[in-house]
Order: sequence, then C-alpha cells, then structure tokens
Amino acid sequence: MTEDVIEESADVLASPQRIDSETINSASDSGVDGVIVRNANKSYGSGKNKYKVLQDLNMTVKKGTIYGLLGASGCGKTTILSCLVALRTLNSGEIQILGHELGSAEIGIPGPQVGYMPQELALYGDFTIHETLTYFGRIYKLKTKFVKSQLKFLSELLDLPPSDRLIKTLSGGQQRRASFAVALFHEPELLILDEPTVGVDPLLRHNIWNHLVRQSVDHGRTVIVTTHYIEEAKQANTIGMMRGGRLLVEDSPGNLIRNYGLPSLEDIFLKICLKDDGKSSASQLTETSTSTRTSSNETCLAQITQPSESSTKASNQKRTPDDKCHTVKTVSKKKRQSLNFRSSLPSPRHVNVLIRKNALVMFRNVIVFLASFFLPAIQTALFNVTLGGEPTSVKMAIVNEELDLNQGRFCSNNTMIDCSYSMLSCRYLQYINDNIIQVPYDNVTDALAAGKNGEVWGVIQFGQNFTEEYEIRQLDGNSAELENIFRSRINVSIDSSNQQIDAFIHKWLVEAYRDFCHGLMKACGHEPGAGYMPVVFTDPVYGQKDTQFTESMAPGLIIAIIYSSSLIFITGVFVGERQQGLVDRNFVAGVKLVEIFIGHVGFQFVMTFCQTSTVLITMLLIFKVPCHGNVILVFFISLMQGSIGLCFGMLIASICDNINGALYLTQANFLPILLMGGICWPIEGMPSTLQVIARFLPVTYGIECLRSICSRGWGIEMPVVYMGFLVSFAWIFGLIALTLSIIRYRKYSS
Ligand SMILES: Nc1ncnc2c1ncn2[C@@H]1O[C@H](COP(=O)(O)OP(=O)(O)OP(=O)(O)O)[C@@H](O)[C@H]1O
Repeated sequence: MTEDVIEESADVLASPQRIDSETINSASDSGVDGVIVRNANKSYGSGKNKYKVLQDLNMTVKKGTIYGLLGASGCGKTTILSCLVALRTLNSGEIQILGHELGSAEIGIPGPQVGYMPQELALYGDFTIHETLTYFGRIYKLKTKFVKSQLKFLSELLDLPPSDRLIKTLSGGQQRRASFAVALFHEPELLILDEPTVGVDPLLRHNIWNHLVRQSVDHGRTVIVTTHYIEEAKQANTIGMMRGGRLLVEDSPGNLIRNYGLPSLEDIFLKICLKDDGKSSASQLTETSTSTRTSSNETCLAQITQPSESSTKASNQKRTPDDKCHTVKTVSKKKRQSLNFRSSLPSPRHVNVLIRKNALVMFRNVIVFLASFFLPAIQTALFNVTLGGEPTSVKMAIVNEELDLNQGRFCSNNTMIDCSYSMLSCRYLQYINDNIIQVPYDNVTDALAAGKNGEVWGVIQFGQNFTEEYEIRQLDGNSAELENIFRSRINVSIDSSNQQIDAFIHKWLVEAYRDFCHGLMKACGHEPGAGYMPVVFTDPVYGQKDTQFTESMAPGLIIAIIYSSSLIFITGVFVGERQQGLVDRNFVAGVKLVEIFIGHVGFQFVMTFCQTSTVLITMLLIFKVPCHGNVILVFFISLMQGSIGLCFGMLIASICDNINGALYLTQANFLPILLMGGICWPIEGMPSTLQVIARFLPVTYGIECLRSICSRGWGIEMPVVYMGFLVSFAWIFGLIALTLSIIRYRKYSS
C-alpha cells in the first residue's frame, strides 16, 4: 500500500454508503460507540466463482462489553473480524469503531487502539517470546518498563513458557497463548480475538475469560471474540450467532436462555438454525434481526452501567472516552488534512524497528545469512575458476602419409631450425600447441572411425608428397595448379559437437601454421612474415590481444550474480512473511505497508551493498580481472543493478501468494535476463525484434555501462555510461511505484 490506512479513510468518507451523522450521533449519545456494522456485504472471487460470504450483516457491540461471535466453520466470522481490523474491505456496508468510521485517522485502527489475534500464528518463529513482545512494544512505542511488567504479568496469566524460548520451539497451544499475549500486550481499547482459546486447557480458559471480563468491566475495553466452545461464550455480554454470512440473532446470553427456554447456548443455536432452515422469506429474517438488535441494544445499555462505581470512576479518570471522541470529532478540516498527511508518511521509528527485525530474522537463520553473504562471492570465484581456461589433453589423430621408414622418411627433432624442405609435415606438427595430444594413425579411415567413436576430437592428415607439393606451390605462386593446391593442403576434420573445443582446435592449428611459416622463412633467410596471410590484427583499440573469456564475460556475470542474489533473497523473505500472516499482523499493529516495503528493501540493500563489495573484491582483487575504468563507478552501477533486483523481487513477492509461484516467477525473470541481456551472447547477434526487447530488460544498459567502464575505461561523460545509470534509476523508481500500487490494489480488492 502506498499510503496508509488513514489516507484510505478519505475514500471511505466519500462513500455514499457511509452511516449518516444522525446515526452516528444517536449511537454515540446512547452509548453505542463500540463497534457498529451495518448492511455488511462481502464476496470473494470474481465472475462465475464469485460467492457471498457476508450478507447484509448488522452487528452492534457496545463499548466496554464482550461480544461473543458464534457460528459454524466457514460462516464468515474471520471475514468480518478481518474487515473490522481493516485487513479487508467490505463490498458494501459500513463499519464504525469507537464512534468513528473505520479508517479515519482518529481511531488508531489499524494501530495501537486494536489488539488482534488472528487464527494463524502470525509470529516470527525465530524470535523468542521476549523478543516478540519487545518487537511489538517498539512498534507500539511502549516504554521498556511497561514492556517488562506486561511480559511478567502475561506470562503468569497465560502460563507462558520461559521468555527466552524461541516461538518455533513452542507447542501449538503455547504458540497460541504467545499470540494472545501479543494481542493483549499494549492494552488496546478494542480486542479482536479469533478463537483465542483453541488448544487451551479448561483452567487456563477460565483465567483468560476472567481477564477479558476484567478488561471490559474495569477498563471499559471492548472485546469481540469468536469461539468454537459455545458454552464459554456465556461470559460475554452479547452473543451474535452467525450462519451463512448473516447474523441470525444478537442478544445477551441471559435473554437468549430466557426467551428460548433452553438451558444451553448450544441448544439455542441449534434451535435458531432449525428455525432459519424453515424460514423462506427474507422479510421474516429482517424482522427477527431488527427485533433482536433492539433488545440487544437495551441489554448492552443496561450492562454498560453495570461496572462498580469505583471502577467506572477509575476508568473515567484515566481517559473519559466520550470526551476524547468529542474532541477529535471537532478537529478542524485543515488540522485533519495535516494529520492525514503526516500519518501517511512512513514513520522513521517503524522503519528502524522493521530493519532491526529483518536483521535479527536473517542472523537467526545462519545458513541463509551465510548464503546471502558469501554465495555471490563463491559464485564469482567459481566463474573465474571454471570458465575461460583453455582445454587441455585434446586428442587429435595424426595421419601422416609422408612417413615411410623404408625410404628414410621419418620425423626428427631438429627439423625446426634448418631451411631444408624435407618432412615439412613433421615440422608443422612440432609447432602445434601442447594442449593437443597427437595420436598417430595409419590411415584416414581408422582415424575417422576413432573420431566417430569419440576417442579423438579430430583428424589432421598430410598427403604422401606433402613437402614436395608445398614447395612447388610456393615456387609457382599465382600459377599453382589446382591439383597441387589440393595435395599441399593439411586436411583437418574436427568433431564440432562442442563449439568451444572446435574453436580452440581451430585457433591452435592456425597459430601453429603462422609459427611454422614464420620459422621456415626465417631459417631460409627470408622476411619471417612473408609466408603468412596478409590480414594482420594490430594492437586493439580497447582491451588487449587475446582478451580472456572471463574478462569479456565479467561485466555481465557481475551484474547477473548481484541482481539474482538480491532478487531471490528478498522474494523469499517477503512472500514467507505474507504467507505466515506476519504482514497482516504488522499492518493491524499500525505498520504501514510502505514501511514494511522500506524495511525489507532497506535491510536487503545493506546485504546487496555487502554482496556487491564481495563480488567485486573477488573479481577484481582476487582473480585480478582487469578494470581499466573508475572502480567507484563500477561499484555504483553494480549496486544499482542489485537494487533493481531488490525492487523486482518485491514486485514478484507482491504478486505471488506462495513461495512456489514466487520461485517460478524469479526463475522466469532471471533466464531471459541471462540470455537476452548480452551476458551470454552479444545483443547484436539476436534477431532485430529481440534486440528491441533486450533493450527493455533491466540489466541490458547496466551491463553495457559496466563493460564500457571496465574494458574501455570510459567515464560518466560517455553516453553509454550515463545512460546505464539513468536507465537503472528509471527502473528502480518504476518498479517501486508499480510494487506499491500492486500492494495497495491487492489489499483493497481482497
Ligand atoms: N481469501 C479468500 N478467498 C476466497 N475465499 C475465502 C477467503 N477467505 C475465506 N474464504 C472463504 O470464505 C468463507 C468464510 O471464511 P471465514 O474464514 O470467514 O470463516 P469462519 O467462520 O471464520 O470459519 P472458521 O470458524 O473455520 O475459521 C469460507 O468458505 C472460506 O473458504
């Protein structure tokens, strides 16, 4: 979400369906300023798969009371609770909390005014209980002393294990109690608890309910609680019974028992459900709900006067809620706008707490931490060690038909120094690189068969009178006959299944011929270069002759490694948080989604900074890959490309709801970049349409920029270099804007 909830409230205020001020005032005047839900409708899915979960639901919770929401599994309890804490929005209908429309800046929901316990754990498994509460304490801006006393109090109340135990090591029941402690911890005005007593033994359940009653009676706090243990809900002031997204009845337990003449709430619920089954007309339903609502309002009014005089006094002294509401309601429009604007800005304190949290989560996962820190450097080292080296021990079959021992034609070692034109085949073979192992074969047929069997990489063949034919060809020059040209050739046949080896054999044999010519001309007193082809590669414009493969690949590899490391880690972390409900819990605690975004990107940026440093140290200092340009520019363009990876990772994480989908998209994103970004193959070698697409990839300009700095030594004044920086900036800002829009859209369309 780009702006916080408070800003969202502006939309809600403008909604034509908002509760009119008369309703607000009358509700407020009569003391009904806890939670009011009117005509709530909510659907999931779209098109044919769209189905209604809440149907014209009305709910009235008086301030300072406990409201027990009962209903079968899947009837929509969690959905309405998540709407109350602003995790989801209604399709239509109104919600008022503590006298204000949900989302308005004054009520602090999401934020410190609400304590929310979701059904799932939604706690950081690698945190201890103490760290968990301290983390939320910082989010709520609580004093250390208060945090300590609450930790002690809640540990006793909820029978929590020692506070230095990691959440992930607790039993299911203990984890739920720790989650409950987080909801109670900051003593919020409104408690929204989704099945808090699941997995809790009867004695503890009793304590929990006692605590909730004290919270409502002594402190005037409002509690909405769902439970599957119907009978324990008797301790609530009001019970709402839900079925199929509708509230069938809403009344005090006493009234329900009296009116239905049944001893247990379970029997009453059954009876109401049976009655509901029998009803067919919608008007009957409306009638029931209206009458029960009226009686509920009366009961709650009676109950709100129940607290003892002393406790009421105490609570009034503490905060006089109505006064507070009144004061806030009269805030001027200008002040409200400035409040909205200020609240929409990310809070540096929240961002700081989130970054520290992310660091702690990372350090607790030692393997992930080490991997994210050292993996890029290890990949770089691997690249340098494995790539670029020349192949060795490449076997080539030699079929030399010049050899004939009977005629004294054999190879001797001193053929390289004299000018005699004898056994030139042997002379040439001595110039061949040692990387080639020469395996003699008697005839071409056997040699080719060995090549086909994979025993050799190719065949080098000389004709019977190679030396004589070679000499004639030299003497005849331009008038050499075609037959003579054929016989004076060195025939080479290579297994081209491996392009790299093919290219190396090709290069070595051509080099050997150049050296052979050079040696022969020199020995005969001629100009050494006379026998060689006249195309000469003089000093290169940039780089050096025979630029190493690693050197030419390095810019692309540096960026690919930094980009992909940043992308993968941030995607995994953020999707994981979302899947575990941690993002939702933070959001309800008042953390804006933009702060969560900054928290992740901020922390991962530090990691990207370290990764960029280790990759460049490995590449430039350890493996001494030459860099002719400014190293600071090299560092910054690499860091920016890593930042694009971070932002792309956040974009993927904001789209995907599960790790598998995120991994798939990460992979799908990485491969085109590797193939089309000019890392593996020059863009100039691609079809023209692909060249255009390649230019739109996030790394293409960055790689070109880095290559120009490293290999050409260019500075920021060169268009290729500054374009690399500008395009990277544009990608970063574009991705941030897109991600924040998606986060905002996805939340408010859920
Ligand atoms: N995000 C979602 N997308 C689609 N359907 C959903 C979503 N969340 C809930 N539902 C469906 O909406 C219905 C109501 O779900 P909800 O979680 O509100 O029920 P519940 O009363 O809280 O159930 P339980 O008591 O089992 O927790 C269920 O059929 C559920 O499958």
